[in-house]
Amino acid sequence: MATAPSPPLARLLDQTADAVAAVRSGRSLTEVLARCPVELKPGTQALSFHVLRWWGGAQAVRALMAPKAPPANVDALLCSAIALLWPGSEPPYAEHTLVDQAVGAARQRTPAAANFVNAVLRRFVRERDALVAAVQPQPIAAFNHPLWWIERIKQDWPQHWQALLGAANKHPPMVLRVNARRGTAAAYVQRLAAQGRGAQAIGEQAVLLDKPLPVTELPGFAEGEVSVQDLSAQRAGPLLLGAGADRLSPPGRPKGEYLRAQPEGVPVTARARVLDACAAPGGKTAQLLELADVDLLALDSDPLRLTRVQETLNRLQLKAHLQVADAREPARWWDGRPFDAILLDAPCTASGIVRRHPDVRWLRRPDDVVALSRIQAELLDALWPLLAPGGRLLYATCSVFRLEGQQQIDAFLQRHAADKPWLDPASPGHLPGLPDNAPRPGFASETSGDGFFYALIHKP
Ligand SMILES: C[S@@+](CC[C@H](N)C(=O)[O-])C[C@H]1O[C@@H](n2cnc3c(N)ncnc32)[C@H](O)[C@@H]1O
Repeated sequence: MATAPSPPLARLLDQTADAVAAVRSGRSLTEVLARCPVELKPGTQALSFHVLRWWGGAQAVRALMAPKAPPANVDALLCSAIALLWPGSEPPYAEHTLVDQAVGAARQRTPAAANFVNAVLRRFVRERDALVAAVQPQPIAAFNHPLWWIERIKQDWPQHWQALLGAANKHPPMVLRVNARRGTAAAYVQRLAAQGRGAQAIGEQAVLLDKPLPVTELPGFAEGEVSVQDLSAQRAGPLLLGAGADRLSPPGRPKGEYLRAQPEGVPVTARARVLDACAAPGGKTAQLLELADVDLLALDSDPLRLTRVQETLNRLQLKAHLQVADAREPARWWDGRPFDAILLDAPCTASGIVRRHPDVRWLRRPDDVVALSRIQAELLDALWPLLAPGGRLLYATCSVFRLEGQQQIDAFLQRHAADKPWLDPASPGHLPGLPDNAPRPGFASETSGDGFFYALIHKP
């Protein structure tokens, strides 16, 4: 079969510059890419991801070389090209090709700017090391995150802030979750090996691929045998259900640690009533249903996102009750029967998954952290009374900010002290996305799970 010719690089650069400019004006990259012409989408996505990871440095260098900023559409193109030429960033194209094509794209956009773009880019290539060194004292250039974000990470992680910011700029690994009803990670690794693909089993259900690949090429994906889900996200199901909590525990860890990883109390039994309060797009809903025959209600306030939960369940041949609702208003949706277990995978800044969504750091504003932490507290307060005595609530966020993690839970435990809620010692707490959080000692830090926070709270 003949393969389609690749689109010209100048067109991809043009799309990338527009995509990055849209992110800077407050639109998410996912939304922007959804409107990208289909033949340009994969290339634009790859280049935009790269550019957003090096955007802080690129802007600082452009400001150094050309203190008077060119018109916004030229600036977006110029800074995108600088980011793609950044040293040590594994440039996706040879530098002369990039410069020529960026100048071609500039000529199409604003003919008068082509000479300027040409001069700036050629000087950057010539004096690259000196120019890059000159902007390193600026934190935004050195760490490629907004200053407020750097300050917050520094305050929350005084020992590890640099490693955390560095890890956020790395490429994430692709991790699969094998459907526990249909197979094991070890067996799936063998199937991949038969196709010549390298992968490693992590525990019973997780598979770490040596190289990412499109889901359409994963054996059994369409048939529901496997899903894509990060290692940290895969901890939700075993933690909440309390059974098989060892499935994802790394082998080779000391026995005591292994046992402590088991949540306390009675495991959630078949037909238990479980609420997944913020369910879409359904990764954790599906995992819960793969692990146990529970009676699950999946809520989400976003009707469009909830349709994705149904699509996922259809593919995996699983069943749940789905309802569009604001989980903070149980009077509108709750039938009055208490839940045995509640998963609250709350809306958050997504500061733990920046390596998968490099636009997030540039989209968020400092006020968002406070606003989202308020919503998380409202959700916790609204859902706690719905939990049966002896029940358990798992609070999760894909954030590394303490305000959305440990501080949120400390405040919750104080507010509800009269009910004597207790934090399970098996609660992982913050999983900061560092080498410690890699699947096994000795694994490269790039294989670590996303930044997450989990607290498992019991109701006496
Ligand atoms: C972090 S995502 C959940 C991810 C999901 N648990 C998974 O594993 O695929 C948070 C979800 O909460 C939903 N949400 C936000 N505020 C909500 C609310 N007040 N009530 C219910 N859902 C809400 C969002 O629409 C979003 O889909």
